[in-house]
Amino acid sequence: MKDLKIAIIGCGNLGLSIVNGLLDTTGFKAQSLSVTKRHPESLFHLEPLGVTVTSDNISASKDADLIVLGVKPYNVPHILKEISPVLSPDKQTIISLATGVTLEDMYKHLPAEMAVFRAMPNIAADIQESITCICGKNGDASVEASIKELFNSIGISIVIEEHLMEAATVLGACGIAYVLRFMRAMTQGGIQIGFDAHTANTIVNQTVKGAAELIIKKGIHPEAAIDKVTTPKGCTIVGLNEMEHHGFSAAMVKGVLASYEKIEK
Ligand SMILES: NC(=O)C1=CN([C@@H]2O[C@H](COP(=O)(O)OP(=O)(O)OC[C@H]3O[C@@H](n4cnc5c(N)ncnc54)[C@H](O)[C@@H]3O)[C@@H](O)[C@H]2O)C=CC1
Ligand SMILES: O=C(O)[C@@H]1CCC=N1
Repeated sequence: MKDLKIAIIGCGNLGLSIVNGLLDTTGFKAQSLSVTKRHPESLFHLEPLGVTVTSDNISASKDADLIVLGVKPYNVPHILKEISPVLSPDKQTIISLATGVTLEDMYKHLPAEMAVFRAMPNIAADIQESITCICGKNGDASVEASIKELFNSIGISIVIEEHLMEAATVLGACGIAYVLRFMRAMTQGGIQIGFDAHTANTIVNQTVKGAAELIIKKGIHPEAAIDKVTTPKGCTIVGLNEMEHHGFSAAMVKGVLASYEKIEK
């Protein structure tokens, strides 16, 4: 991956998170990265670091080994039509980040033999803590290895079947927003019971980080860890049960389903 040229076509919120994560990767050469945006001024801070910043999708795509599409889903067909005349299908790989745009959709604008992938990271790519779900077609082992290496450098990645990509979008990419909303709500509760906002935030942030790392590092189920906190007749179980009476778990499941149904429409 370190010898490959990467172009990010449409470098917005997610694209820039990926760029930040890549630039912090040991051995990653900023000179191997090109990013595009219709109005690229907000990316000019990347130029002194060695990244090529342009609004020219064709020039960025022509020389890249991996072409990452970071545009909104409805812009994907237009971008593929724009860049397809300069693509070398035997040498280059397309990786789309777009929600709900299938491999079949993309092949309508691309040669059938071209390696085309979908990847679903999240904005924690910024600090190399993304989970990225990947699926693709026509990539040989070395192409697949390069793509895994790319996304592993900004977190962890798993290869999944394409029919699960929308579910991956909801759980991994939307999921970060669900967790952040939960954190905000917990902070609001903390303020109501006496903390100033900054202190409440500090406590909530570290508590959430600790909870996540505990179950990741120990490999345990969340409920097993919850059992260790809920003293019989104690205050934790009272709080948890009150949350459930107000539909906490049901709200989360319904939210996940609503996001999923929105993509599937
Ligand atoms: N934001 C997120 O957390 C996630 C987003 N996605 C997917 O990633 C894609 C990008 O999402 P965001 O970064 O949130 O959107 P965004 O709107 O922030 O970024 C898209 C960028 O593409 C640029 N663009 C539009 N047309 C262009 C063109 N013709 N040439 C060059 N650049 C062009 C826009 O100026 C914009 O900067 C979407 O398809 C979305 O479904 C997937 C997972 C997570
Ligand atoms: O909200 C969205 O549609 C995009 C896809 C996943 C995260 N953001």
